[in-house]
Amino acid sequence: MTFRRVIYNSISSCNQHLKSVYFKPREVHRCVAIKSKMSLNEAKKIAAYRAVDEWVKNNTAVGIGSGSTVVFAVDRLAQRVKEEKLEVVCVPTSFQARQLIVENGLVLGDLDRNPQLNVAIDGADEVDKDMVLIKGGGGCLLQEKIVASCAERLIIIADYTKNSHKLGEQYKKGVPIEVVPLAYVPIREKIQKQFGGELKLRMAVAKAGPCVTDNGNFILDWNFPQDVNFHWSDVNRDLLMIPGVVETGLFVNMAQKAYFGMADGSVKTQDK
Ligand SMILES: O=C[C@H](O)[C@H](O)[C@H](O)COP(=O)(O)O
Repeated sequence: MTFRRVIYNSISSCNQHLKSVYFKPREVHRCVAIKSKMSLNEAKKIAAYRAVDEWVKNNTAVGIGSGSTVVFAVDRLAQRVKEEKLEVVCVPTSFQARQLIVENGLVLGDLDRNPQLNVAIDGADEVDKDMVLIKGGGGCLLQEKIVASCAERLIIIADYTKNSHKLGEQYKKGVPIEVVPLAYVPIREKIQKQFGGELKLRMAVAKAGPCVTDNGNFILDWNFPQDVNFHWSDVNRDLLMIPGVVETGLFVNMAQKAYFGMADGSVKTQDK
C-alpha cells in the first residue's frame, strides 16, 4: 500500500467526506467514490473564499472551524496573509483545524491568549430559515461552539445542500449530541422519552467501536421526529440540562451570516 493510500484510508474515522478535499483534483478524478463531490467542492470553495475576503481584516483574531468547507477558507486565508501581509491569529476548533493552521503556515492562537475573537468562520451540516444550525457531522461541535461564543460574529460557509427551510429537510443524520461515555445509554433513553425519535451511538469508520471526539467523548446522533415543530432554543436548553450531555450540535442565535456556494457558481447569502 502506498503512503498516500495509507493517508487516504486513515482520514477521519468520523468524517469520510473530508477525503475529497485533502486530495487534489487530479487524484479525485482517479477515485470514483469521490468524483461526484467535485461540484460540491467548487460550491464550498466559492462560499469560503467570499467569506474570508469579506470578513478577515488585518490585526484580528479569527476562529477557524472544522470540516471540509473550512479547508478552503484556510487556503484562502493563507493566500491573503502571504499576498497582503495580514497579521491574523487563528484559533482552532478541533485537532483538524489546528493542523490546517499549522500546515498552512498561519499563526496558531488559543483562547487563553485570544479570549475575544473578531470573527469565527465555520461550516454547518444544515442551516434553517431562522439561521439555526446543525453542526457536528464531523464530531467537532463542542470546541466549535466554545470558539463561536468567543467571537463577535459567526460566519457560516457551506454548499447549497445545507440550505434548508426546516432542520432535517436536507441533513438526515440528526442532531449530534456530545456525551460523556459512561452516560450514553441513560442519556439516549431520556431523550427518546422526552422528545421521541431515535438516537444512535456514532460508530468510528477506521477504528473498532464508537467515534471518540477530540475531547474524549461519544456522539449520539438524534434522529428527531420530523412531524414535531420543535422550538430549537428550548430543545437545546433542555438537552443541556441532562447530566452527561456535554454539548449539542444545535447552534441557535449564534450565526449572523451564511454564505452558500450554489450549483450555478453564484454565492447566496443569508442574514440573521
Ligand atoms: O463537526 C463538524 C463541523 O460541525 C462541520 O463544520 C460540519 O460538519 C460541516 O462540515 P463540512 O464543511 O465538511 O460539510
